[in-house]
Amino acid sequence: MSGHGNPIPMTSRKAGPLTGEAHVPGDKSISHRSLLLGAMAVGETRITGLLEGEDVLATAAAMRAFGAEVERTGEGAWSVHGVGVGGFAEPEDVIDCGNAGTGVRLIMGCMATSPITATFTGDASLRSRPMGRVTDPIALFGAQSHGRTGGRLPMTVVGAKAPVPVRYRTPMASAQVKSAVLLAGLNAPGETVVIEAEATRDHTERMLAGFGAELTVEDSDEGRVITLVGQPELGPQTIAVPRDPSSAAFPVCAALIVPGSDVLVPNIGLNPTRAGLFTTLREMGADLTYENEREEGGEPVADLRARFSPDMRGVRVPEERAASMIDEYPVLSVVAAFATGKTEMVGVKELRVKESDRIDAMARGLEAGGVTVEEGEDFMVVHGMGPDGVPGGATAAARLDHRIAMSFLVMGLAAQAPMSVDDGAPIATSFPIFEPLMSGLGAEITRTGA
Ligand SMILES: O=C(O)C1=C[C@@H](OP(=O)(O)O)[C@@H](O)[C@H](O)C1
Ligand SMILES: C=C(OP(=O)(O)O)C(=O)O
Repeated sequence: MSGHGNPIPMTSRKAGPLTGEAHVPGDKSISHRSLLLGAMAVGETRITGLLEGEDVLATAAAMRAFGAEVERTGEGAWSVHGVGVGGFAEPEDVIDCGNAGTGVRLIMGCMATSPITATFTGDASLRSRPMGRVTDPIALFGAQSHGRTGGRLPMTVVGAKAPVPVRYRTPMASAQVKSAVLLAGLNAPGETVVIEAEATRDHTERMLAGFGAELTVEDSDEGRVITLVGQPELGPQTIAVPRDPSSAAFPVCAALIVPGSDVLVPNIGLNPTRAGLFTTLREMGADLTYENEREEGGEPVADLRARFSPDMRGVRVPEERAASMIDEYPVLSVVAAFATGKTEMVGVKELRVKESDRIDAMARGLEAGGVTVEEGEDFMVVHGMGPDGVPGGATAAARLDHRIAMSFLVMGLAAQAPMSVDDGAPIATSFPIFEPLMSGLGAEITRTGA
């Protein structure tokens, strides 16, 4: 798992145009949830297109530890025999979620209302991230938790013996927190209500309804009000995981900044709670089109076509769009460097508690590559240098963060001098085929050093 092995230094450099088709892997958020809900259903859930990245594999292993039968039946094809809501067994050993915030936080929610105890840990990145945002609401159900100072992993969660339902307003825009509360609510008798001021990705709501839970969503003055009736029997499902828009972002953004490029990224899920990056790129003047728009499994899907876009202009990204592109700000900040004028990213303090402090990681790496960046607790401004004005020629620290590593490798494909990252190993958490996929388009990305 990343962070446990040797670092993999990597370098990218300018070569010819990027062309061809980029088949990105399955959606990470939906992959985690497919395994979790499959494990809490009664009977066999079959999943195709599962992302076989380290984050999701850690969740699969965790579901086995809680008593579900989880089996790989082919490439991206998985079968889960669930134990039913409230049927989790107590794991015999520590649950290692690797690098995955989504994994650990959602699993804590799933077990919080069962009378079992589990201890969680992860890699150095995950051990530095705040868990109080989940342990606070699960305490309202009756769960207890004991972690390190600051609510850090390793942490032991003692599930509630007699859970009570909860009404909870999420204090930050976070689909992980919302989902943890809803998943805990599954095994509490009565109605659990979650209120979020701003809409965040809604895969948990869609999937809970798909598995047969009684769930309603209403827009009110307070925001989105989600009401779940506890203790349902979840019926097993057949799930085709759509391809990940957050992974598609990398070949798309690379094509926009590398001269002469024309890349098709087929079958991308364009759920509006995830598609903010593509809206922003189009506002900047990117030649990015949606082809063959359709619906699949209740989600909007399209083929994305991205072509070299030498006339992109900086924009101010509206704060209310942040949740729908939260994982895409690192690669947007790279594209912004190749645009003309300033790109302002505001209302983005959540970026400071991801796999790394992503504002700091991007600002330092961009500056090392010759780009001017302004930053504050809650914002980042990138001063664009035009399509051929970015110097590059630096090594950026990836900080155990896959999105930081991939963003700087995209930057090196169009900068005047190559860009390196000290460690590309974390890329395998979400996008294990990143290198062959990008090479297949014509990108020059190499492993460097010993
Ligand atoms: O629910 C999810 O699947 C995710 C929610 C987001 O995190 P937050 O809930 O912390 O914003 C996102 O950054 C993460 O990659 C996946
Ligand atoms: C923030 C991310 O993931 P997680 O929180 O699951 O570690 C991400 O994939 O960008």
